[in-house]
Amino acid sequence: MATRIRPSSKRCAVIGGSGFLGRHLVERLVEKGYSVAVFDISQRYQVPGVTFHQGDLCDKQALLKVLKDVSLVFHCASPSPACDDRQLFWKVNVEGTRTVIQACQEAGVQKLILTSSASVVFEGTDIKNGKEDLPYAKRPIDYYTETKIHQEKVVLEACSKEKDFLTVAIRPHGIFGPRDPQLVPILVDTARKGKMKFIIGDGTNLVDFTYVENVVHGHILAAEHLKADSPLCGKAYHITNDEPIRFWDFMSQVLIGLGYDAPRYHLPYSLVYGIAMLLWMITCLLRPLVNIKPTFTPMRVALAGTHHYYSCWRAKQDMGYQPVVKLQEAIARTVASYPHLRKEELPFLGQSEAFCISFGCVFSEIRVD
Ligand SMILES: NC(=O)C1=CN([C@@H]2O[C@H](COP(=O)(O)OP(=O)(O)OC[C@H]3O[C@@H](n4cnc5c(N)ncnc54)[C@H](OP(=O)(O)O)[C@@H]3O)[C@@H](O)[C@H]2O)C=CC1
Ligand SMILES: CC(C)=CCC[C@@H](C)[C@H]1CC[C@H]2C3=C(CC[C@]12C)[C@@]1(C)CCC(=O)C[C@@H]1CC3
Repeated sequence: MATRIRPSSKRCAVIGGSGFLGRHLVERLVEKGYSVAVFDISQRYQVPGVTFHQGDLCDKQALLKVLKDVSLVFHCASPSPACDDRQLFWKVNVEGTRTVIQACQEAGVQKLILTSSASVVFEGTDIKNGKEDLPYAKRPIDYYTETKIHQEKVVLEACSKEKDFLTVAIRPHGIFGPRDPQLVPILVDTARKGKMKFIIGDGTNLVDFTYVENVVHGHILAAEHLKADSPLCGKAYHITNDEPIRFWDFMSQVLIGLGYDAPRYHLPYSLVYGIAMLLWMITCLLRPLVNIKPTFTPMRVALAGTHHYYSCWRAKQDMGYQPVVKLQEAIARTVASYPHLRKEELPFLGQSEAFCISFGCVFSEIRVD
């Protein structure tokens, strides 16, 4: 019988390696001496020493070609939460993840590290210092979260020492950093539309925002500590910055850093949540006719108006995790990385000219077209 030669433990594949987190992970793996193959539906960059394979993770044959001489796989691909397409989330996050597991097992991959999400336990109500043993959300707040729950279960259940196939799930929360296509761009877009004037609720709700390099560090530690005799097998781990911050302080620091005003006026949480629910139902009803993407979804309002921060004690204990970049440094680096999103300054004007321009802007806002 021919014995399969085990590929080097430093040969890995990153599914979703063209995305925001995936690309940071690839760059760090290369720095650490790993040889990396990227598998993604899109190719957005090139890095010397990294091979790119464009394909859909629902296609097992395409995956098998890439995974055949790899011992370690990171799976951080997902459709964007903003697409709100239930069928696509099921196809990619649940069915596609089953295909990834089958392909890994057939190809003889030994370790699979899934990027899950701390939101798998979030139901839209406060979570303070949540541990990994909180139950999965019974009523997940959106389709994306619903499928992230199923995805995590499928991956953790596949962990088998007998089959020499070990799995672990990393649950990050509120990832931010350079090149993030979501958090800062959505924030700036909302500010530019003049909609960032309001604080939802009393503004004291604490939230985890996690710098992307810390999330990458958590993934690599998990890969390096995942062994048949380690406690990591088949378990989920929160990876955060371990510095919960008021949601609205974080938003304000990023906005002010980029030259925009911080929100000032308070709106009751239940009122905004109710309006977001109503808008969401209307968009669902109208979907066959027109595809509207509201800024204020119930999930976003819940994220903006409740406490949701998590303990990463388990990751500290089992894999020696500690954040490598502190929150204030992370915010400063992130702000500096978006020069193109800075508010454009008015050229130097006399007081009366500046007043006329400001007045004109206010007036144009109340114009009826
Ligand atoms: N960003 C955050 O705050 C958080 C993210 N996560 C999780 O982290 C992971 C990475 O997120 P992030 O980097 O922000 O997301 P991105 O959208 O930036 O990256 C995901 C990548 O996966 C690709 N992809 C989508 N569908 C497929 C498919 N069928 N086959 C192959 N590749 C595919 C995407 O391509 P394309 O862009 O063309 O669709 C994209 O390149 C996700 O699993 C997400 O659920 C968890 C918690 C928080
Ligand atoms: C902590 C965590 C899980 C963050 C996830 C990132 C996004 C969900 C947020 C990034 C920008 C946020 C944002 C809002 C909601 C949550 C985000 C999309 C609002 C739409 C909330 C309501 C407002 O007043 C405007 C906000 C713009 C920015």
